[in-house]
Amino acid sequence: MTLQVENLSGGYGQTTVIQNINFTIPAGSVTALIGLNGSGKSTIINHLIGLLAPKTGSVVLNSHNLAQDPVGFKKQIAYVPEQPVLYEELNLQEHIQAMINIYHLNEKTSWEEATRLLKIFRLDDKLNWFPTHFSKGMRQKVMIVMAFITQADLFIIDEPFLGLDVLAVQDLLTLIDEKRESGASLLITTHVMSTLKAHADQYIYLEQGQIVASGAIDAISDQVPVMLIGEEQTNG
Ligand SMILES: Nc1ncnc2c1ncn2[C@@H]1O[C@H](COP(=O)(O)OP(=O)(O)OP(=O)(O)O)[C@@H](O)[C@H]1O
Repeated sequence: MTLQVENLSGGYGQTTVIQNINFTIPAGSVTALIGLNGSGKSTIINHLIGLLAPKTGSVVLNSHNLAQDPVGFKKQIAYVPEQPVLYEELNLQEHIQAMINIYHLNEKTSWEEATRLLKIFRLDDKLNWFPTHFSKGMRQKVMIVMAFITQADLFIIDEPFLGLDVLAVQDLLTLIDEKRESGASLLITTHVMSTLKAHADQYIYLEQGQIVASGAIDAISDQVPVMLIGEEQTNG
């Protein structure tokens, strides 16, 4: 259940954006990927989900190599993008059902879990709502619920805290803890370290597409700009 990223370099077309990226996310742990705008967080994620092909290096999860076995690799991951992607013609219930169908999840237990998560995010009475009626935060919560009902081994979550209110940030942190305790690996990007304090096992700090520091918060905080260490981030 370990994600291993070795010597990963890549980018867009001829342009190399990330270079010599090495890290491991053991099972049952949370890694926070931090860095300023344009430092390469999303580019790393785009390589991990197979949207971009690496120029060098490898990405391996549970012995499934992304380049050699993309289908086997992708079956094990759930991804929550920074910008929610919902189908405007499907209501909330149909979104959950689509997820169950696509991932071949157990119907009964998945709906029980979806109901529990929707209650936590106060969306359980909105099953017949369409995305057009959702606020930005609600859209994000729906994406999180859809990802978290899967039994993925690796959860990749891009900037999950932006747009969530204070209560929802706390709820999401609780759910992140649950996944971590169940043995999943989680990779979460954020601009501010403090939100994940007490929830992340390691931090990876990027500058211009390269890892400048990595490790526990105390070990790297003197190598990271103060504004990234920051205060609790809430953008309700
Ligand atoms: N589609 C693209 N084509 C070419 N270059 C890109 C593309 N997307 C991003 N880049 C470049 O790659 C670099 C890293 O961008 P990336 O989006 O990975 O940063 P980020 O750390 O996720 O930033 P942010 O915090 O703003 O989301 C930037 O220089 C950016 O201009």
